[in-house]
Amino acid sequence: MATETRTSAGELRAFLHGLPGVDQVGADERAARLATRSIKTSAKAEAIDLAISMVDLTTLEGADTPGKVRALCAKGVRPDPADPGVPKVAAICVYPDLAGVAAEAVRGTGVGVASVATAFPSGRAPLEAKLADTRAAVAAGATEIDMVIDRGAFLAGDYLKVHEEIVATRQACGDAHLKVIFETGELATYDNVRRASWLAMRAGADFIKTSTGKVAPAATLPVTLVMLEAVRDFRDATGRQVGVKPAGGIRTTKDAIRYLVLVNETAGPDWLTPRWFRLGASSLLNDLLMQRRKLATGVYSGPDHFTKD
Ligand SMILES: O=C[C@H](O)COP(=O)(O)O
Repeated sequence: MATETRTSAGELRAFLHGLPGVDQVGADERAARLATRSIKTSAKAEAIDLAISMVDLTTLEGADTPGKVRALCAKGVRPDPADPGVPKVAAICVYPDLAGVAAEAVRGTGVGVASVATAFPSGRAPLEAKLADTRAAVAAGATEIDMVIDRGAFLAGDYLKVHEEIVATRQACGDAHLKVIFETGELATYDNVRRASWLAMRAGADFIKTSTGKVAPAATLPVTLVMLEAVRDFRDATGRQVGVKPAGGIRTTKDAIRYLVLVNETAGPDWLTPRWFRLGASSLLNDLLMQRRKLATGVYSGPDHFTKD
C-alpha cells in the first residue's frame, strides 16, 4: 500500500475519513511546549549548519529575472564567501521558466533545483496544462518538483481528483522528486491536514509541503507536527519514508531550530537530514549566517555583511 496508484472514490473517502481525528488542543500544546526547548551552544552551532543545509532557497516573484536567480544560486552554493566552512543549501526553488537558468548556475555543485509547477500557487488549471508545466520544468533541469494540490477539489470532497493529479504528476516527474504542497492555510482543520498527508503519500509523494508562501497562515509548528506524525505513521505502516517541508514565513534562526526540535521529537532523527526535511524560505538564510558568525566570533555582524537572500 506504499503507493496506491489505483483506488476508487469510495475506498479513498472511507480510508481518509477512517483516520483518527487530530486532537487539536493537544497538537497546539505539544508544539508550543517543544518551541520552548532551549539547546546548548555547541548543539546550536550544529543545528544552524544543519538548518542551512536544509534550506530550499526560494524566489517566487513575478519580477524574478535570470540575473536574480543566478545571484541566488551563487548564494546557495556558497552562502558566505568569507567562510568556506558554511554548508551549501539543499536546493534553489524557482518558477518553471527559470529552472533552466538555475540548473545551469548550480551544475556540478550538488545543489538541487526545485521548481514549483501545476499552476502554482492556485493549482487551478486543466490537468494537461499542469502536466506540461511539470514536464517543462524537468526538461529544463529541475531535480525536484513542488506541485500544489487543487484545494477546491479537496475541500469539496473530490479526493479522487486530487489523488489522480498527484499520480499523474509523479509520473511526469520521471527521476525528479515530487513535493506535494497542501496550502494548509486553506485546509481549515488539522483533520484535513492529516487526510491530505495520507492522500499525497498514498499517491506517491516523495515529500509533503505545507504552503506556497502566498497564503497566510503559511507554515506553523502545529501543522508541521501533524504532518510529521503522518510521515512517521506512514513509514511504520508501509516501510516507505516520505520527507516534510514547512515553507512560508520562516525567517529566523529561532524558528528554524524550533522546527528541527519538532522533527527530532515527532518523526525522529531519521528525518534530520536534507534528504528528508527541508525549510522552504526566501529570507531565512541571512539570519542563519548572522547567528552562525555571532556564535563563532562573539560579534554580531548585521545584515550588511551578507548579500541579500
Ligand atoms: O516555498 C517557499 C516559500 O514560497 C517561501 O516563502 P517566504 O517568502 O515566506 O519565505
